[in-house]
Amino acid sequence: MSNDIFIKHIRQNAAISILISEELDEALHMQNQGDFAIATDPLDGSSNLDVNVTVGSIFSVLATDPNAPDLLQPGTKQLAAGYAAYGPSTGLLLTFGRTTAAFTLSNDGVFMLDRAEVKVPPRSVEYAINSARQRFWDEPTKAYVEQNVAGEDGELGERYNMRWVGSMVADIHRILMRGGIFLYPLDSETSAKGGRLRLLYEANPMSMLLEAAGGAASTGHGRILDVIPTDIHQRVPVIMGSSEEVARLDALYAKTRCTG
Ligand SMILES: O=P(O)(O)OC[C@H]1O[C@](O)(COP(=O)(O)O)[C@@H](O)[C@@H]1O
Ligand SMILES: [Mg+2]
Repeated sequence: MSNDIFIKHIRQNAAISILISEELDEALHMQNQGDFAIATDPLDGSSNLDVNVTVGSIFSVLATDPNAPDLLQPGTKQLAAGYAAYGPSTGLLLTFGRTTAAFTLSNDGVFMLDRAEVKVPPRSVEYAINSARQRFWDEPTKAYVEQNVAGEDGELGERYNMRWVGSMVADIHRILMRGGIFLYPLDSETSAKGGRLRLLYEANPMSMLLEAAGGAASTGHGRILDVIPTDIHQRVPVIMGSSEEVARLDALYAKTRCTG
């Protein structure tokens, strides 16, 4: 249904000629000859719907030639990105690249600006990962989580907390509001597919929002936004959030590469 709503509204927008959706195998070419393409996960976190947990719609805006569409563009080429989070209130987070702004839907159906420039704190003691997957993790992920779990007794000398909603929009929203790190790294079970989360309509828009808010987003081997897609539904490893936390895990990946 959320996919149908996207299609209905995009059909009415003459500026958009192509829709890529998690719910459609192929890119949908509209009648319109507009210069823009939208990539969307129309309802992220859908397994949480039955239990009344925050879900959302993620979107990315790309420039395209309607007659010779190039949809396999790196995230650095996104013109805009954002998500709507359907929680206790409906939030809209939006970036055109320089800053990330936060809006809340009012009772009158208007998105009101809450924060013109969202800032993600560079440091945080909150991390988000599905820890039931621990047996599949690679060495850098294991080492990073071990450091966190050791807390004040370990080398970080500080207590960490774990939070995992299981709805990317909700987890990233928390990180945009108060910092933290969100992890869906490549593990032994997801590596054949390239990861769990999708590049064009999950990782790229969230990376653009976070970077514009002062955060960082990495695959462990480079910036997510630099990944050149080979498929519209491509998956990618995801490490994103507070810049110093992302840098600490990136350093563990670099160390693993050096020691082979
Ligand atoms: O099932 P897991 O391992 O907890 O994964 C949860 C992740 O998968 C997702 O639900 C994937 O998105 P979809 O709901 O669009 O399939 C993310 O929202 C979430 O972060
Ligand atoms: Mg999703």
